[in-house]
Amino acid sequence: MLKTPVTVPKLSGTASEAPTSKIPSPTIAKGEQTDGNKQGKPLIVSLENVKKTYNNGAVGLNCVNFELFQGDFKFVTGHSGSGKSTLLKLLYGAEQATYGDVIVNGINLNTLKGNALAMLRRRIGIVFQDYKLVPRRTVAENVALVLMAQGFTHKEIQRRLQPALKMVGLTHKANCFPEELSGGEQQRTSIARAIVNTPPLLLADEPTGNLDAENAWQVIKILKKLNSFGVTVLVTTHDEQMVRAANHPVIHLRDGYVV
Ligand SMILES: Nc1ncnc2c1ncn2[C@@H]1O[C@H](COP(=O)(O)OP(=O)(O)OP(=O)(O)O)[C@@H](O)[C@H]1O
Repeated sequence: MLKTPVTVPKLSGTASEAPTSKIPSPTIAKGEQTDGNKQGKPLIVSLENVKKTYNNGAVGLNCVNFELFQGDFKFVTGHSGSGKSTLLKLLYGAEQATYGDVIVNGINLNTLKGNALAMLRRRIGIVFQDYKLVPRRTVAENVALVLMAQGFTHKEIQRRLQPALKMVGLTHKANCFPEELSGGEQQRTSIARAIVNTPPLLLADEPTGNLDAENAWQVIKILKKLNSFGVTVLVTTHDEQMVRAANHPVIHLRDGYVV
């Protein structure tokens, strides 16, 4: 396989390190702090009477009301087809609600298009079950690409890259390609990519779905640590046992309804 030359900062190889707490705090841009009523915390996400019907008539969500306040960590559970991914897709604008309002950081996504949607997405970190790493880019490059696309300077990229990799315990794998990583390491790379621009909201769609119990728990511990720094976290999962162990509030979906 052709391996593109490294164009992002080379990190000195270090011993494997445990995930650490040194990462810049999430920043909430002015104007994003919307009125909240949960102990005065800003409301980050609000779904009001949301229905999503796909073009083929399939109902993804029905009559969903749901709120996330700054600093919340919530799980979304439910059987296959219950609407978990639909909920997340509505929040990052991959799908639009058929009815009702989806409000993220004070912005109604129903009215958002093009550039404005792209700008909002910069304030949301997204983690997928299948990692979605670029195969011919190293760990460091995969993480840095997000910052490059947003026009960060080389110096700023360097400043942000190292804490993000350290946070997920992958400093020593910075120059490895995805094919050289375990599934857990690939998922931790995708988390580093999601948080490197310190978004205040992190959405994770089945982030542990392809991982064994040990790696799954490592991912949850990283998400918990990010949450302890103030990142608002929403995670979909099938894994009821893990949800119990993680001990955070749960929204349960059945056939598109919150139950
Ligand atoms: N692009 C689409 N076009 C048509 N129907 C869709 C589409 N995406 C999802 N659906 C339907 O919407 C419903 C909810 O799907 P969704 O993917 O949100 O469920 P899920 O709980 O995430 O499932 P899983 O756990 O299997 O990923 C299902 O009936 C599904 O078939």
